[in-house]
Order: sequence, then C-alpha cells, then structure tokens
Amino acid sequence: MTKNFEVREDIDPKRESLVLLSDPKISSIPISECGEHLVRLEPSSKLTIDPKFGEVDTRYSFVRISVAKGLYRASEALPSELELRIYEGWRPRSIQERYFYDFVDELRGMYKDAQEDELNRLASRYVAPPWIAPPHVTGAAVDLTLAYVDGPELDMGTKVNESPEESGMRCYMDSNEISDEARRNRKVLSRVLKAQGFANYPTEWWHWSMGDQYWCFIYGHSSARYGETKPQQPSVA
Ligand SMILES: C[C@@H](N)C(=O)N[C@H](C)C(=O)O
Ligand SMILES: [Zn+2]
Repeated sequence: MTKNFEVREDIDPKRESLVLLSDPKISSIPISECGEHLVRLEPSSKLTIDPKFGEVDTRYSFVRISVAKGLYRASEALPSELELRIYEGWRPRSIQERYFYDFVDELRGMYKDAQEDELNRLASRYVAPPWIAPPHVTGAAVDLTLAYVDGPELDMGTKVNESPEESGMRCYMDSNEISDEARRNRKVLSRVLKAQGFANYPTEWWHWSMGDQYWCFIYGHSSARYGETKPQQPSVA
C-alpha cells in the first residue's frame, strides 16, 4: 500500500512524553488471564458494525464479554441522534504482525536515518508491536467512531486509522489542530467510554480498551485480565 504524504517537520513525531505500547512499562505489566470468552458484537439501535470490517472477516467484531457490555452501555449513554460505529475488535496475531511490519517498512522510507529500534518505537504509536500482548489480539481493544444513527460518521478530526504521518499528528487524542466541532465530538466519545471504564491509546482517538496491559497502566491496576485469545471454533458434529 503506497500513500502520498509528507513527514511534518514542525511537529515532533517522537513525542517522548507519551508512554507507547512498545514501552517496557507496558510489556512488564503481568497478565492474569481471567478466561472470559469472546462474543460477537451484534448491531443494536445504538451500535453498528462498519461493513468494511464485517465483510472482510466477521471475527473482527468479536470482543471480550465485559468489553461488549461496556460498549453497549456506552452507546446507550450517547445523545439520541448518535451511535457507536465499530471498526475492529479482536484480530488474529498474523494480521497484527502484518500491520506492524508493513508500517515499519513505510516509516523506514520516511525516516531515513532512524535505527531499527526507533522505527519500532515510532511504529508503536500506530500499531501494537507483536512482542507484547497486542490489545486487539487479546479481545480487549476496539477501534470505533461516532456516527448519526443510520447515517454518516461525525467529524472527529481525522478518519479512523489515519496514521500519525498521514494525519499530521491530528490522530493524537489531544491534538490542538482539529476543529472545535471535532474536539467536541472527541469529548462526547471519551465521556461515554471512560464512564464505562475504557482507556484510550493517546496517539489514536479511535482506539479504546479494557482489561489489557495499557488499560492497567492508565488506571494503575497491578495486572491485566486479558492475554492473547481466539474466538472458539464452532464444534464439528
Ligand atoms: C492499527 C490500528 N487500527 C490499531 O489498532 N492500533 C493499535 C495501537 C493496535 O495495534 O493495538
Ligand atoms: Zn485499535
């Protein structure tokens, strides 16, 4: 996939102050798997599944049971005209690895002087590295946005999954370079998800999780509830 955009010189893409998923502070958090199953998110009057992902592979709409409950509750707390639109929940490890290494390759072309460690760190602003328990592979994480009920998505300042380079860092939750309306919309999303105990990955306004290592870091819990998992295979009669 080739994308045309320029690396912005005026914004520090390193943002040293942010704790990224590649940070040992995250990977060193212990995981005590609770054994909760994955369930498939079903559309409701306030929560829909983006057809692009649903069509690729319906497993992408699986999440842990508590995550699903939190999402439905969050969706019910939205103003009546709005719904949550889900892009991606659980994902297989193979896809996670592909996303990560494809992005490292893309960055290698942009940051010509960067060493491999730095490229990995920069990549982890956008994709979880495969050597941790990647939040989506644990079923703890979900990528989502706000939309009008049965209508278009709201302006959130960038599209879902626009990388830091592609969006000029506007994908960072606290970006000052988005419109007032987009900032208000991000606040609505944050309010309903935080009220249900979700944590945001600060480099991606659309990425929220519960029960994984990053969530532990944000809320100060001592161990994560979810390690890597897979949807259960239907039994063969
Ligand atoms: C690739 C992007 N949609 C995403 O999910 N990023 C997070 C950080 C992840 O890979 O867990
Ligand atoms: Zn995500």
